Amino acid sequence: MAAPSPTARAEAADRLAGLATPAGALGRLGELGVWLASCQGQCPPEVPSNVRAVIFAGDHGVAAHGVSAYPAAVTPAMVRTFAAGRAGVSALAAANGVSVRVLDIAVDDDLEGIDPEVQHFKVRRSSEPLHLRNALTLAETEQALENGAIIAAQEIAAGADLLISGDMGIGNTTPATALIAASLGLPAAELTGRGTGIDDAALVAKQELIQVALDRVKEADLGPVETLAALGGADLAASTGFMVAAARAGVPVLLDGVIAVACAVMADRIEPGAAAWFAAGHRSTEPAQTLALDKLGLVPLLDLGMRLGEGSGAVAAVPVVRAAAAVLRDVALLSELAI
Ligand SMILES: Cc1cc2ncn([C@H]3O[C@H](COP(=O)(O)O)[C@@H](O)[C@H]3O)c2cc1C
Ligand SMILES: O=C(O)c1cccnc1
Repeated sequence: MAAPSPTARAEAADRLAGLATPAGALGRLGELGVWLASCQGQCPPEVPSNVRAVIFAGDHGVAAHGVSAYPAAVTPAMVRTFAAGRAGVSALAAANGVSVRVLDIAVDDDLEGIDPEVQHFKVRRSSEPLHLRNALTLAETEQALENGAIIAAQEIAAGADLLISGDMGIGNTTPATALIAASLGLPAAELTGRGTGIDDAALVAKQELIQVALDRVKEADLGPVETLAALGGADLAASTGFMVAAARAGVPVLLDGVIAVACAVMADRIEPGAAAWFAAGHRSTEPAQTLALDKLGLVPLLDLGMRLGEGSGAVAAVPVVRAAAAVLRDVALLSELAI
């Protein structure tokens, strides 16, 4: 897989160093502009004008085992809310000129009456409880990965210059944490967070459940696709396939919270080097997200204390990405000044 352009990166780093600002004064905004230039293969970079978010919705068998503060029935209700443009991410996206598309990958409901396009990529109803058995078969995992790749190709064909993967699925912080724990070789106790806001007792039970899932497969020495089958879910596999395909096509991805970052870790395991095409939008309150971002070498642009998912943290960071491009493009060079 091709890396972002080293030539454009070098040119952008030179331009940044030559801007009419004190050296380093643009801080991480400058670095972000350099990254964008390398992804676009041009300096200065263009300001992203066709930012597209896809929400991968799916239920998880673990939701019936006390890991979430909310019932699984919220998932289909929220899918309808995205379709109506009334979710948290919908408002952020409207404010920032980002398109949102919701897709039912594994919702445990037939969503009667919904636009058939929403269900075109459905793999199954819910994924299995990962502490008891594999979340998916390998065939389902491959199908979900392939669906994600097709979805990315559609968004890119529609002109996407920056992609965002959002999530919706009660219980999904559990498989996301399990995927990160398995990939980083860390125990559940170091990674597990409160998700939608579970209390202390439920947090301990969630941690134990994730550890049971990790122990269930620990002897198997699983590759990334097998890990997604064992500990992930169809929605997470589709999001992973989406990110792999974006990286392969050379389209940058802005990451959200623990679910998107878990998928980014899996994408980088499937396609080593994929993470060079990813930037982190927002720091989640979930410990697993911070540990996974450290592993990927990414530092979030925003830290607003959000813990929503839906792609919200990435969508909220879009103005920062646009600003980074504008600064590198529009600021005069020190050499142009009459000093
Ligand atoms: C109304 C509502 C809207 C949401 N939007 C995103 N999530 C987020 O919270 C859930 C993950 O947390 P946990 O693992 O604790 O269930 C997912 O549905 C995720 O998308 C929501 C959750 C709720 C309740
Ligand atoms: O980090 C996240 O993305 C997150 C946290 C809590 C609930 N849903 C998502």
